Order: sequence, then C-alpha cells, then structure tokens
Amino acid sequence: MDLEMRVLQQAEWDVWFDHLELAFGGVAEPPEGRTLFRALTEPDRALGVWQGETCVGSAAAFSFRLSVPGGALVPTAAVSFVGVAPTHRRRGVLGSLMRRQLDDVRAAGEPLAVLTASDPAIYGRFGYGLASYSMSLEIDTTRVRLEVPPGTDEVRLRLADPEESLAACERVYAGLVTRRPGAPARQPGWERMAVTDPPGERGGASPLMCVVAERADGEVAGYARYRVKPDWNASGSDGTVLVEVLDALDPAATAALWRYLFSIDLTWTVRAAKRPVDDPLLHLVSDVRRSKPATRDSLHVRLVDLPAALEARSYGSAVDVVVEVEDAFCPWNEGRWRLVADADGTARCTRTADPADLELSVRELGSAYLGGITLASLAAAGRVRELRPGTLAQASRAFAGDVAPWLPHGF
Ligand SMILES: CC(=O)SCCNC(=O)CCNC(=O)[C@H](O)C(C)(C)COP(=O)(O)OP(=O)(O)OC[C@H]1O[C@@H](n2cnc3c(N)ncnc32)[C@H](O)[C@@H]1OP(=O)(O)O
Repeated sequence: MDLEMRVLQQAEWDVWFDHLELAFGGVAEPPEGRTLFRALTEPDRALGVWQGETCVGSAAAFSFRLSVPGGALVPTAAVSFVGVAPTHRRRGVLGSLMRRQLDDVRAAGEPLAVLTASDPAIYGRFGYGLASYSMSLEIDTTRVRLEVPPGTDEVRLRLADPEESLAACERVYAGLVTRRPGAPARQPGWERMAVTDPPGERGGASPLMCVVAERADGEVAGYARYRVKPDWNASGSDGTVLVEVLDALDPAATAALWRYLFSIDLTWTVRAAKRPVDDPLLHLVSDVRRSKPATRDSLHVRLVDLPAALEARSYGSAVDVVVEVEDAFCPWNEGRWRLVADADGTARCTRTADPADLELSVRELGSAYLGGITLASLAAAGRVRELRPGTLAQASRAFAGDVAPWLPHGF
C-alpha cells in the first residue's frame, strides 16, 4: 500500500503519538508527560506518514526563539518527535520527512532549525552540525570543597513548592536567556516541562524539590530543583543529590545554591546531568578531577536561510570573509557568500563572485554558529579549508564567543 505524508489533524494525535512510542522502543509515556506533549504539539507543524490507518513515520517542529551570540532571539524550528516504524526503516521515510520539513521551515521564514539527536550520526547528511555540548558532573562531596565568593552568606535560601515558585523561577530563567547562546526563550507551556514530576519516573528518588535564593531585598536571584536519592550501606548513609536545574543571576546566588546542595544531610554525592561546559561550578570546586566532568553532544544547528542566520548574530571582532558553501540538501544556500561584520554587532551577508577565502559545508557553519566550536578546530580536522592565508584565524576569532552555547532543557 502507498505511503502518504500529511500534516497532522488534532484528532489523529493519539495514534501518531502511539507510533512515536513504538519507534522509541515501546515504553509508554506517563499520563502527565503525554498530556504535556499533546498540549505542546503544534499540529500544523507536525507531519505524519501513513499507510492506510497506520502511522509509520513522524516529525514535528516547535516554534522557538533561540538565543544567539549578541543576545538576539532568532525564530527557530526546534525539530523533535522524529520516528519511523520498525517495520518501515531504511526505505527513505526519514529522508522524505526531512525534505518536507526543511522546505516548510524555509517557507515559514525561520533562519534556523535545531535538534538534539537520539543518535548523533543521523542528521549530518541533512546539514545539521553539532554546535553545543552538555556537561554532567558526579561530585564526591566528602572530598570536594567549595570556595565561595564574598556575598554568599548574605543570600537567603528558602525551600519552595516547585509549582508555587514556578513564576519567580521563570523570571530568573528569562533573565539568563539572552546571555546564553543556544538557550530558547521559553514559549508558554514549556515551563511545565521542568515541574512535571510523574512518580513512576523518579527512579527511587524523592519528588522534585525547589530551593530559591533571595537577595537582601527579597528578590529571587536563583533557584535549584533537585531530588534526594537516599541509600544505605554497611557504613551508613550513602545518599545522592540529583540536580535537575540550577539557574542564578549572580555569583553569590550561584555559590549559595551549590553550597546548599553540597551540604544536604546523609548525602555524599552530587550529580548534575545537564550543565554548560563553562559552568562556574568548575571554578568553585576545590577538585575538578573528583567532580568527574563529562561532556556529550547536545544541540545540532542547521542554517536554513544562510544569509539571514549569519546576519542575525553578532561577532566578537570585525570580519570580512568570503566563504564557499556546500549544501546539497538545501541548495538555495550553496555558493559563495561574503560576510562583513563590525565588532559593534552589525553584519551583512551577500552573494559574491569574489574569490573564496574559506571552503566549508553548511554543517561547519552550523557548528560554529553559536560561538562554541571554532572554525580553526574544524579546519584542524580537515572540515574547513583555508584558501587565502590569514582568513581562517580572522573568521575563527569573529565567530567564537566568550560564553559556551548551552541548551538547558530538552524538547
Ligand atoms: C530529533 C529527534 O527526534 S531524534 C529521534 C530519532 N528517532 C529515533 O531514534 C527513533 C528510532 N529510530 C527511527 O525511528 C528510525 O530508524 C530513524 C528515524 C532514525 C531513521 O528512519 P529511516 O526511515 O530508517 O531513515 P531513512 O531510510 O530515511 O535513512 C536516511 C539515511 O539516514 C541513515 N540513517 C538512518 N538511521 C540512522 C541511524 N540511526 N544512524 C546512522 N544513520 C542512520 C540511513 O542509512 C540513510 O542513509 P543514506 O541516505 O546514506 O542511505
């Protein structure tokens, strides 16, 4: 029977989502998660591939605004819900979904598409480049001490209900977004993702708890959401603190929150799974080695409208460079572009017939876009070629940022 790809009807959502669960291994999402995903799905941006009544393929996009170097919030398609039925794999279903989706994103006028990959090897062929990392830590708090900055003792900590404190915590998050390339401005409804706490998903740990950091004037300057996982062995208590999120607007609130998490009775390990690679915590701990930092790939970026994307961010130093871009999947980006940017943030990107300085594919531009992966390091791997001496260093400096890009939550 023929396959038909079409935009999702709201009434088809349950069948569509059941298919996704099957594609991901058949484990059912808890009811709280299902309700949330239903509410967050934008049906007109969700695609299904159908064989009769059976859904065999899916892909969707959320309408995000992504923080980029310089602090602009760029309309971005956040790609998710990608799955192909186990019975229909390796016949090009994903390829046809990606084709349609990127055409739709282009038509919607969004310069960027982003995703996190279940398997990092999948999306390079569609022009996505790895642009940010995420760091996990497992800290032995019996050995690792914190050296806190002045002002930490003035911060007042208060335990708060995660639901009741949500609005105040969201204000802190909103204050951080434009400082952090790769962070999405939270669209209405997405704040629920952080506090939805299905009992079956806690893995033996406590319900979600929240500690709020207040300045002397009572203003909330930070918060952490965490769980405690108690454990006992022959020597006594062996509990772990699992940090879900910690956001703070200043160094004192940052240090006060970590100090609190390090000192919870009956726990001797702090685990944090999703931290930026330049987390200030690395400079607060007495022993990085015993904090066991580990990185993994996080956000993959695809320039859909190359000139609009390159003009939307700012650059760390002045640059005037001609790039020869290969982009077989979105050929409208292919060819030679001149990027001229001042250090004050103004950038122009136009087609040119001038000789190229650098040669690369759209994937490398996606990787370098958020400022965390340098063109120089990509060149060292043979993925960027310098055609005119000196231009690689100039362009690499301009693209690089002084804050590591970071995606604080999944989608
Ligand atoms: C953003 C997200 O949502 S990430 C989540 C992705 N989904 C999952 O991981 C769920 C489980 N897996 C699946 O549903 C499917 O196997 C998918 C979606 C990964 C791939 O779907 P398919 O329809 O089999 O892919 P399709 O046949 O279109 O393959 C396109 C190309 O990608 C390659 N490819 C597909 N899956 C993978 C993979 N996991 N790793 C590496 N390459 C892959 C294919 O070999 C093919 O390469 P080619 O063009 O050189 O021949």
